[in-house]
Amino acid sequence: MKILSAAQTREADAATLQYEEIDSLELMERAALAFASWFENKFTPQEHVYIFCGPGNNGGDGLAVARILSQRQYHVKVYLVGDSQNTSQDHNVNLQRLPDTITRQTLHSPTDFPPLHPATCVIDALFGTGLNRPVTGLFAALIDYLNNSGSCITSIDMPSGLYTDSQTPAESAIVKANYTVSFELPKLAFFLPQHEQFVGAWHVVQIGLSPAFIATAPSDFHFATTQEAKKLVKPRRKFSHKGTYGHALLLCGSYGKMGAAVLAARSCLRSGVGLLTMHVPEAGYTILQTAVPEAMTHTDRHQKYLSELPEGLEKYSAIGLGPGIGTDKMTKAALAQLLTTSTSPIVIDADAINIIATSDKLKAELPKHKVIFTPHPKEFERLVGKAKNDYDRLQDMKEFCREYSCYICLKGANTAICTPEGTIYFNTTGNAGMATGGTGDVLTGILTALVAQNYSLEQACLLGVFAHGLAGDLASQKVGEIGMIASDLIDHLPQAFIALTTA
Ligand SMILES: NC(=O)C1=CN([C@@H]2O[C@H](COP(=O)(O)OP(=O)(O)OC[C@H]3O[C@@H](n4cnc5c(N)ncnc54)[C@H](OP(=O)(O)O)[C@@H]3O)[C@@H](O)[C@H]2O)[C@@H](O)CC1
Ligand SMILES: Nc1ncnc2c1ncn2[C@@H]1O[C@H](COP(=O)(O)OP(=O)(O)O)[C@@H](O)[C@H]1O
Ligand SMILES: [K+]
Repeated sequence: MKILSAAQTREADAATLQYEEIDSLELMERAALAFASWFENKFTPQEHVYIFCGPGNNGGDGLAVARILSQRQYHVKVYLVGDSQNTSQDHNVNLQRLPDTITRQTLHSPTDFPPLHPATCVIDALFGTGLNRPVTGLFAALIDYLNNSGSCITSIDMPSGLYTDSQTPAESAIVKANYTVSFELPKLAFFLPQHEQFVGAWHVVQIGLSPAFIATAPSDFHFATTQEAKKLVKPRRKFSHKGTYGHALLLCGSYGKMGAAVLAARSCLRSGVGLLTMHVPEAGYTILQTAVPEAMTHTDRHQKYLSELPEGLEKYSAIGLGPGIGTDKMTKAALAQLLTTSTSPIVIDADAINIIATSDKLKAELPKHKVIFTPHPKEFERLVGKAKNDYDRLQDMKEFCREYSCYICLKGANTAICTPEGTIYFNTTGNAGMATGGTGDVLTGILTALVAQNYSLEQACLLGVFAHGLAGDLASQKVGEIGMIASDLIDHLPQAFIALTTA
């Protein structure tokens, strides 16, 4: 699904009003009802709810929510902030609609701020997507006050003070929400690690914005949905055989890191590949043959490192390399040879990324439209460079992918997949239990398997990263996040693919 900018969200709003022939108040009511339903599922009417409303339509939402929650037996108090001359029309109407039974107070200075307790439920309706400058002055003082109150904060649409789709200036105060409940589509800001402390756990509630507008709106940013991932899966054919599903080659491991090779091999096999050959240093022979009997094992002449390529590279439909290989000179030479001789698509991970990062010559030799890089943030920094903030990092990623006609899966809580055209897809599966050694090696195996089966590189990235995270989510239901290890992901890959192939 697309991610829209703040400006496009306003346009979507206008298109919806026109298409449905409704007025903006009705859309605000829908938004408030959708928010209130989410809120009711989360918080009981025993809670005291303090709603802080800004001057615009975000504040208008807050006022409508106050009315609805009060009807549903919550104890609601409303706090209006700022100049009452500059309020939006829909804000004004919802203020008039507020029943007299609801206490309301205008905050003129910090001395007016109400006492807050950890048990108070704060709803932040100060600013949403209409924020157009840094938050300072009384609003900033209030935001600091809310942030330090220890109360549970739920933001309507956006944490107030956070820009929707561009870097927030350092001087802006920003609400640190526990929950952000946004309308129709998640906002770009939600996917960036630098905003973790502001956005909290985000949820999207539907308000029926025009699907036709969303479908035609241009956007470089997308997020993954289960429905889209399911559409990517190619069903197995009845009369198929192992040759139908490709032959993958994985070059992995070094002395002391043969586990990486085992993890990549096992995940590759669990992702539907027809045949798998492992090329590992000689010391890995017994390990691989014992731990992964389904894979063919080919050994390097070197005992501890990879120093050469296996013969007959052209017979492999995909090659994956990097997990556990180290950065020895001989390994670097073999990698250089691979880049110039291979005609197959290549998934490049871990130390293979580190090797390429140090050499402009190797970068120049990257075959066009044939490479997927899977860096974690540190490897990304080595390969592409250090960015000032997460927005710049996305921009740098687009430029790198365009320059080298490659794909990057920048791994993290919402792995960002970038295509050579500069389109970015954020993954939405996975959990913090996956922050443990070896889970990246599992991803390399999955992607190599999918590319070997003739998925396009883009499809492989989207489906592979989604399935990897889904396996993590299924594993967390069994073993929790704290006790999770990379092998648990492999064990849950079959279930993840079952989930993606059933309606
Ligand atoms: N399509 C949807 O998703 C729907 C969206 N809806 C809701 O509408 C929200 C957007 O509402 P919005 O456009 O009125 O903007 P909003 O966020 O209230 O802020 C603008 C106000 O704040 C002011 N202001 C700005 N920056 C400021 C600052 N730093 N410091 C001080 N003041 C500042 C600005 O003042 P001005 O610039 O005029 O001086 C103006 O008064 C959206 O987030 C969602 O909650 C639903 O109701 C229906 C469907
Ligand atoms: N907090 C998190 N939420 C979701 N996924 C995560 C989180 N932390 C890490 N991951 C995933 O786990 C994997 C870690 O990969 P990586 O850092 O390369 O591990 P390793 O090198 O040990 O194999 C990536 O796919 C990443 O997206
Ligand atoms: K808000």
